[in-house]
Amino acid sequence: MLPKINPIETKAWQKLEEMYFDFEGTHMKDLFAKDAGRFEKYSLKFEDILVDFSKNILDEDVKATLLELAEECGLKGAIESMFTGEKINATEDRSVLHVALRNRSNTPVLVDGKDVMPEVNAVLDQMKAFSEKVISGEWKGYTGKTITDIVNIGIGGSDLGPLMVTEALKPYKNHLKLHFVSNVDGTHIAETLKAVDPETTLFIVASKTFTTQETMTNANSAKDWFLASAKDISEVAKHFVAVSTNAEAVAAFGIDTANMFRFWNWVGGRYSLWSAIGLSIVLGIGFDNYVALLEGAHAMDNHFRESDFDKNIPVILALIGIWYNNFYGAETEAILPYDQYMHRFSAYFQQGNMESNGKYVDRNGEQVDYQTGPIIWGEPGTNGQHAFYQLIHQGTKLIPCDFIASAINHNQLGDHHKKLLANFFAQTEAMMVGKTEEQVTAELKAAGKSDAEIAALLPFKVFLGNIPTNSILVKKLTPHVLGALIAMYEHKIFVQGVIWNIYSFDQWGVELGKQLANAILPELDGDGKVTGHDASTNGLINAWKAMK
Ligand SMILES: O=P(O)(O)OC[C@H]1O[C@@](O)(CO)[C@@H](O)[C@@H]1O
Repeated sequence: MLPKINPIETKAWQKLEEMYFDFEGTHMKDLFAKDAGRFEKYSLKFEDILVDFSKNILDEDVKATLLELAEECGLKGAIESMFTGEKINATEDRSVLHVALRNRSNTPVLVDGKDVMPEVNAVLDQMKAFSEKVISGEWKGYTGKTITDIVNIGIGGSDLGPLMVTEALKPYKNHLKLHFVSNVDGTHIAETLKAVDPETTLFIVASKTFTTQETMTNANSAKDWFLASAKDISEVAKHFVAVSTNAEAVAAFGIDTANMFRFWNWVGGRYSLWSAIGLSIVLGIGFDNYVALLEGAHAMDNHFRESDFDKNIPVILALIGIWYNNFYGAETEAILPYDQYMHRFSAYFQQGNMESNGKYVDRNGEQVDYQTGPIIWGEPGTNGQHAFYQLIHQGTKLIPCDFIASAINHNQLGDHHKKLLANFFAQTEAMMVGKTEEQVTAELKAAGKSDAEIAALLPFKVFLGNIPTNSILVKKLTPHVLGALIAMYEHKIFVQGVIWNIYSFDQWGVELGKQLANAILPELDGDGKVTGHDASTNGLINAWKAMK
C-alpha cells in the first residue's frame, strides 16, 4: 500500500514554508550571478535528452529540502509498490502497471501472484500479426479491396494517446490514413465518414469498459453507416475490431472476439497507449516503431526506478512543480513544445495530469488543506508567443513553463529550425532575466523619445522576469525519445500524487456528470415541460424545447 503521510506535517514541508519566506524575493538573475556553474549543477542528461532546470527559483538548500520531502513521504517505497504490482489504486482495488506493458526486459511482473508478461506479450504478438496483415494489404474488406483508412473510435485515454503519438511521429507514418473520432457530437463521426469509403475502412472501437456513451454511440453509427453499404452483418468482422477489457460487451456489440485485442484492469485509461489501445499507433507507424516507443518508455522507467532522487528527472521535475504549486501559489503549468508534430502533447497531459491529481480528498479519506494537481495547458511554440505569452511575461499569474525542443528537425528547410530554436532559447531567457527600467530607458532614449515620452511608456515596457522554466532539449523526436518523454511526465505525476497523499489512478470525478446526463437524456424526448431540476437546468432544457 502507499503511505498515508500528510505532507504538511513533514519536517521538510515545514522547513520549505520557512524557506519560502526567506526566498520569496529572490530573483534568478542573482542566483546565476552567484554561481557560474549553475547550468551544469541544475541540468540532468538522460540518453539523448537534456533537462535544464537551472532557470528555477531555487538553490541547493531548497533542492535538498524538496528531496527530503520526497524521502519523508515514502517515495522510494511507493515506487517499488507500483513496479511490483501492489494494488496502489486502492479505491478500485487494482494494481497500476502501465510499466509492465513496456517491460521490454520481460522480467516477471506479478498481479495476484501471476506473471502478467506472457499475456502482455501475447497481445503484442496479436497486434503485430494483425497490423502486418492490414499494412501489407493481405487483410481485405468485404469487396476484396485492401484497407486504406483506419478510424479509431474512442475518447479520453482511448483517443488522446494514440492521436498524440501518431501526430508526434508523423515522419514515421506509412500509407494508411488515420482518423480519430471521440466526441458524441454527431459532427465528429459525420465529418469523418464523409472522408472514408466503407469498402476500404477499418474501425477500431477502443474502450476499456466498452460502455462509454460517446464511444458506443459513435461505434453504432459507424456500424449502421457500414451496413448501409455492406448489408450483410457477417461483413462487420472484416471492418471492425475492438480494444477492451470487456469481452462480453464486445461480443454483445457484434464484434467477433477473435478481432478483439485485450487489455487489463491494471491499466489506467490515461496510461493505456502502451496497451492494445495503441493499435492505431501500430497500424500507423508499424510495429517496429511502436516497440521503439515502448523501449524509450522502458528506459525512462528504469531511470526512474533506479536513480537516486537528486539525479532522477521525474522526481526533480515533480518537486519543482510542488515548490511552485504549494509554496508560490502557482495554479497552472504550461507545457510548450517547440515542435509542431507535438501539437497534441499538452492536451494529452491535461488528462494524464488533471485526471490523476485533480483530487481534493487524501488517502485517509480526508479533505486536503493544501493544493493538489495543477491545471495543465499549452500550445506549440512559436504559436503560443502570439497568443498568450503576454500574460506569462507581464500578467499577474505565476506560470511555470516546460519548454521542449529537438536539436534536429525532421524537416530541414532553410533557416526555419534555427529560427524556431532561437525563439526556444530566447523565451526562457526573457522569462528569466526580464527587462529593467534602466534597459527600457536606454532603449527609448536611443529611439529618440523625450523624457516625458519615456516616463509615460516606462512602466508598460518593463519585464519583471523571474518566471521559472524547465528546458527539455532532445536530439531528435524519434519513437524512442517520445516514449521516454511521455514516461517522464507519467512518473512526475506519480511522484506528485504520492507526496500530496492522494490516489492518482482512479477518476471518480468523471462519474457525476455522466450520471446526470443519463437522467436528462430521456427528458429531452417530447415537448413536455421539465420541472425536476434546479430552476436554471429546467429553464435551459425548456428553452431548448421551445427553440428546436
Ligand atoms: O476507455 P473507456 O472505458 O471508454 O473510457 C474512456 C475515458 O473515460 C474516462 O473519463 C473514464 O470514464 C477516462 O478515464 C477514460 O480514459
